[in-house]
Amino acid sequence: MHTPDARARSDWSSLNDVQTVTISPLEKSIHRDIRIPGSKSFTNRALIIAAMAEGPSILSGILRSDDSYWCIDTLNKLGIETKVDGDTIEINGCAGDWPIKQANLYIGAAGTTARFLPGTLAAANSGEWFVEASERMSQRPVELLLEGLRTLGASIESEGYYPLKIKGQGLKGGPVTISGKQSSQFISGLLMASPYAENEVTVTIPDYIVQHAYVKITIDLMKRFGVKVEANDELTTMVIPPSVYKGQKLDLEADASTASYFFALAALTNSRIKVTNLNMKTNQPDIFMVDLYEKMGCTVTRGDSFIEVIGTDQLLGGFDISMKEMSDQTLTIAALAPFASGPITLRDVEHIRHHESDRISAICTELTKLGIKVEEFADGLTIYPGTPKPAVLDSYDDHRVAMSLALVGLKVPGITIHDPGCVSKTCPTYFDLLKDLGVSVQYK
Ligand SMILES: O=C(O)C1=C[C@@H](OP(=O)(O)O)[C@@H](O)[C@H](O)C1
Ligand SMILES: C=C(OP(=O)(O)O)C(=O)O
Repeated sequence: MHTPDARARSDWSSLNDVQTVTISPLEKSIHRDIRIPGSKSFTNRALIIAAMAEGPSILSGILRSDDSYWCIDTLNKLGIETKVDGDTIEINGCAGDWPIKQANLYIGAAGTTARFLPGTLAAANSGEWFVEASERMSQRPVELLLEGLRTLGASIESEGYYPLKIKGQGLKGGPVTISGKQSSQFISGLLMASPYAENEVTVTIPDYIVQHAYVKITIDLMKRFGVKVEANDELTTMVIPPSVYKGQKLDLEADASTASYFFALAALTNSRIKVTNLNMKTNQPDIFMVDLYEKMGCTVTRGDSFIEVIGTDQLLGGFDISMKEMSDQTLTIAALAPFASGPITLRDVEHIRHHESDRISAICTELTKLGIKVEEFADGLTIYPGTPKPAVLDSYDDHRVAMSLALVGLKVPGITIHDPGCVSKTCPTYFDLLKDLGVSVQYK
């Protein structure tokens, strides 16, 4: 079993001392309304932009998880004053001039902070920071982002991966071309720093952006903090003139990726789950998982202030789908797929081999342990219908592996998952939320 990276678990994590969790099949279907915790993507973007802004910001509805804990901790170590009260944070922005000019920083396992922070440090006129990340984040790609930032004038030393040594010597700006095929977060990271460059920045994408909706979220949030961004609809050219973020009062959205597991629960167990703090107006791409649940036979109601999914006796399979635009949910569908009426092929997600685990390999290994037939490709997998057998499964220190495999336990007895605490990266309360719905959750 994978050894968890204990350093990356924060004061906001849960279940650190728990070895395994066993989920038992539901005895009867669930009919419930639930509220989902705040969005990781909105939280870490808003935290960093608010810290760079001129004046105070108040953010409510933040996610309290390892990813946001280490982001706030890093901002504090840079001299940013924050006050957290429940899921609200007050942040005193530094207008791009980080008060503490020399520090060793640790950002944990968050791809968001890892890709959004370097440009904001490099854009400062002085300072020198050494930035470390979790073991896994130190294996995940960042080089294309660093090259892009260097083109804009950044001074960043690294051996292609974290740790990084970043010198604040300002950004010149100008044109920069960057591929979007590896991670949309590189583009978001370039954009977030760009208003603080001396000259206008023009970002050009020569290919395509995986999960381009996250770049849209970045642009929208930058605009809400008062800076200008001009972009074409395809997001292949983005122009950012010099400008300064202004502190804001914002209420952040709930996390559509987390919501998807609860809709999946409804789908799989013929239950009804109504999420009362999300609607289809969000730009979070994982919201479109409800379209997929509908395609699999569920009934979906898209309200003005809620989304409801009602499951079915028999999930429909027999399709092939690109998960490029909502690739975090590849594992969720893979966990439901054995229960579907035909094989399901998930493709176009080679980049998820570089997420918190090699997710394609991880899910193929664990489904095989369950006795499910799978075929693995470079960019995806096919899952065949079958009856999962009891098994002790590895979570690879990957929150989405644990959250997805837990769904199998709702239907099959004897599903035990190692290191449930890994859900703390984005949803420390995941198993509590399941328990509150009446699911039997047992820890050892
Ligand atoms: O910008 C963001 O908030 C995110 C972008 C995506 O990353 P990639 O584009 O690297 O796949 C997504 O997987 C991640 O969970 C959140
Ligand atoms: C890929 C993910 O996270 P990140 O890249 O933000 O670490 C995720 O949450 O599935």
